[in-house]
Amino acid sequence: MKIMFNKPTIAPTPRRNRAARVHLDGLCAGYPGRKVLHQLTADIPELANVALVGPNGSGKSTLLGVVAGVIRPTSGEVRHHGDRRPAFVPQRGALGDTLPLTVRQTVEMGRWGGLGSWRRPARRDRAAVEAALDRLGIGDLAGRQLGELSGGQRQRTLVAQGLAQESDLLLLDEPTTGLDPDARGRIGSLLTELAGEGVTVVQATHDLEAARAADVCLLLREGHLVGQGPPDEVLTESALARVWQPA
Ligand SMILES: Nc1ncnc2c1ncn2[C@@H]1O[C@H](COP(=O)(O)OP(=O)(O)OP(=O)(O)O)[C@@H](O)[C@H]1O
Repeated sequence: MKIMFNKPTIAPTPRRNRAARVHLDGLCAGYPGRKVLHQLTADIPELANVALVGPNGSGKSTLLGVVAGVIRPTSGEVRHHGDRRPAFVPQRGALGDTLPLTVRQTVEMGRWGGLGSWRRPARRDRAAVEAALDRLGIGDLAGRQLGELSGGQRQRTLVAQGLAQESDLLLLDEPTTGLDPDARGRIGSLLTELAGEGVTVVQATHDLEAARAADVCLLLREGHLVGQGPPDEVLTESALARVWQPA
C-alpha cells in the first residue's frame, strides 16, 4: 500500500464490521521470571484507532512490544493480517535526551528498516521524512539537537519517526503523556486522521479523553484483558472503578 500523506480519505466501515489487522489468541508474554500478559484473546480492527487502557504495570507497553514483534509470546499467538512491519513509537523516556542527533536525523532513523546496508536514502525516503516533519509541525526544528527540545517537541519528533516508516500499523506508547492540552489535541487529531487514511493506530494511554475518542478500547488489569469494544461500552464508571481500585 502506498500510504499515507495527502491520500483521499477512505470511506469508513462500520466499527463492528471491520476485519482484524491483528488477532491475539490466548496470548501470554512477559520477561525472564515475570509473567505479565495472561491469555489475551482480542482483535485489533483494521483502520481503527485503538486505545490500550489500564493502570501502571497492567501490561500495556508489554502488549505493544509483543504486537511490534520485539517481545516474543511465551504461548498463544499474534496473527498479523498484513505484511508490513509495524512502526513502533516508544515512550518518550526511552529516547536518550543526550543522544547527539538532530530532529531530522531522528526522523530519518524511521527509514533505516527499509534500507539495505549498502543503500543510501532515495528520493522517496527523503520525501517521507519531509512529509512526517511537516505533518507534525516540526520542520522548523529539523536542525535542532534533541537535547535542546521541550518534552512536547521531542514527543512530536518521535511520532514523526513512526510516521516516516509509512507502515499501515502504527503503535504508540503514551504519545500524549506530559503534553499540554493543545499539543494533546493535535496529536489526537492526527491519529484520528491517520485511521481515515489507511493506518491502524494503537496507542497505550493514561489519557481517558484520548481513549474515549478511540474507536475501540482494550482495558487491561494486571495483565488480563477485562474489556474490549467501543469506549462507551468499555470505559464505564463501574469498569474504571473496578480496574483502578487498590488490590
Ligand atoms: N524489561 C522488563 N523486565 C522485567 N519486568 C518488566 C520489564 N518491563 C516491564 N516489566 C514489568 O512488567 C509489568 C507490566 O509492565 P508494562 O510496562 O507493560 O505496564 P504498563 O501498563 O505499560 O505500565 P505504565 O502505565 O506504568 O507504563 C510490570 O510489572 C513491570 O514491572
